[in-house]
Amino acid sequence: MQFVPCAIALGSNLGDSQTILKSALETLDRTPGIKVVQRSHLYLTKALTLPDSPPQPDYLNQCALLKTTLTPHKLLQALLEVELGFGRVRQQRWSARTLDLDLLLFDDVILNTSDLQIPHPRMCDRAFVLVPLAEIAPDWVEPVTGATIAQLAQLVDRSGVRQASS
Ligand SMILES: Nc1ncnc2c1ncn2[C@@H]1O[C@H](COP(=O)(O)OP(=O)(O)OP(=O)(O)O)[C@@H](O)[C@H]1O
Ligand SMILES: Nc1nc2c(c(=O)[nH]1)N=C(CO)CN2
Repeated sequence: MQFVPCAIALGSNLGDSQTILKSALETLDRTPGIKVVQRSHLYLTKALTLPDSPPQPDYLNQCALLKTTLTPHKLLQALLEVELGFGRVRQQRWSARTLDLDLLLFDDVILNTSDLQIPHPRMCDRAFVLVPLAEIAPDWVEPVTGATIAQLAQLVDRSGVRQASS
């Protein structure tokens, strides 16, 4: 089976986030059918929360390019297993977490199933995704909008996103 390029976002705002993100990528790289090809710098970002929810610690965010022989659903399953392995507890939506792994792009696939949407439906609004992703995949065309990641990254407010010393 052929390797297909894909992009993921990593986020953490509980625990030793820097170690968690590094270890999560190492775990993914050891997973059969997944290879980590490139990783962005780490970014400290203001937490996006639901209205009226208590304040949360800043996130550490990163994006990575993978190549995989897995199907999109099998890859999602692998990402969810790695999240669980790093102590992710599912509470209310957008609550603080040790590790969040989102599947952003899978080649030029557009997929809308009940448990998996590709491209990730909220990626184009999120500076904490687009800024790190533009660093490693500026020319990748987001297939729903037809815009490149570099173009999309120009459209978002990046005031809450700053590169972390790594
Ligand atoms: N592209 C995708 N990447 C990751 N999960 C997805 C995707 N599309 C759909 N999902 C579904 O979303 C579910 C909930 O994901 P999760 O709890 O990580 O959401 P969240 O990180 O709190 O919020 P958001 O999706 O806005 O980032 C997953 O179990 C998965 O089935
Ligand atoms: N800054 C930041 N805020 C968030 C993030 C994230 O990764 N970074 N993830 C969320 C749910 O996926 C909700 N809010």
